[in-house]
Amino acid sequence: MRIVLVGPPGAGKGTQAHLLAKTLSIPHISTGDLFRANIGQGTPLGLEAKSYMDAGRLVPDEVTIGMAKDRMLQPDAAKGFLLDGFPRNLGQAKALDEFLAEQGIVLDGVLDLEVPEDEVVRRIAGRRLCRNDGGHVYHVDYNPPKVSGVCDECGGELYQRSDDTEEKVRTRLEVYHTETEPIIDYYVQQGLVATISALGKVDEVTQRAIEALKQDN
Ligand SMILES: Nc1ncnc2c1ncn2[C@@H]1O[C@H](COP(=O)(O)OP(=O)(O)O)[C@@H](O)[C@H]1O
Repeated sequence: MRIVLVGPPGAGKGTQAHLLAKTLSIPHISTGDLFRANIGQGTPLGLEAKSYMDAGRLVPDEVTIGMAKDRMLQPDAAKGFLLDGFPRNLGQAKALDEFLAEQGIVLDGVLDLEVPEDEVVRRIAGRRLCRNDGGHVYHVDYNPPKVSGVCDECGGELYQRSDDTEEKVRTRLEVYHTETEPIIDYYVQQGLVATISALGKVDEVTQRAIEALKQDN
């Protein structure tokens, strides 16, 4: 299966993508995680991405599209993948379509996670992430937010993403509305979109997502 996950920052894309990818046995490809890994390793790509990410802006397409394609060409993605955070504007969506056509493959569905804006700001400004799970970010602690302290799930160290402040969340939301939302219409025209509510417990949302993907196919 080849799926794209869209939704505003704070919709829970990363959490849901991780769970869905496990259920569907396909790799979870997150451009945000790939950028953060590059920043962590101090690569030139990471250095270039960092200033955009810290400002809550999109990393330029030239950098992002190449990185996403390289990842989709890895052997573990040959039978499918779940894209989280890519594509994020129309240029990327068109580049993805060209790439898929070149490879002779198609998207099976686009899952759109809906969440009200005030909930997004509340979730993100209060989110603390866990460093465990191989450097990936899976355990989120919203309430009460602790900057220090440990993850309730595994005891791992908690931290706050540098772009998770209220001011930067507002910029990211603006970027989402102007640049990313148009790709939903683009995919609606291809008959690919299933919209679900991202409110409620994590596993309730995952169940909704699985049902929506079943009906899509
Ligand atoms: N496809 C992309 N195109 C451009 N920039 C991206 C892309 N994916 C991630 N980024 C950069 O990484 C940041 C964090 O993205 P992500 O981890 O998906 O978090 P969120 O969905 O919570 O904003 C974005 O604000 C942006 O700067």
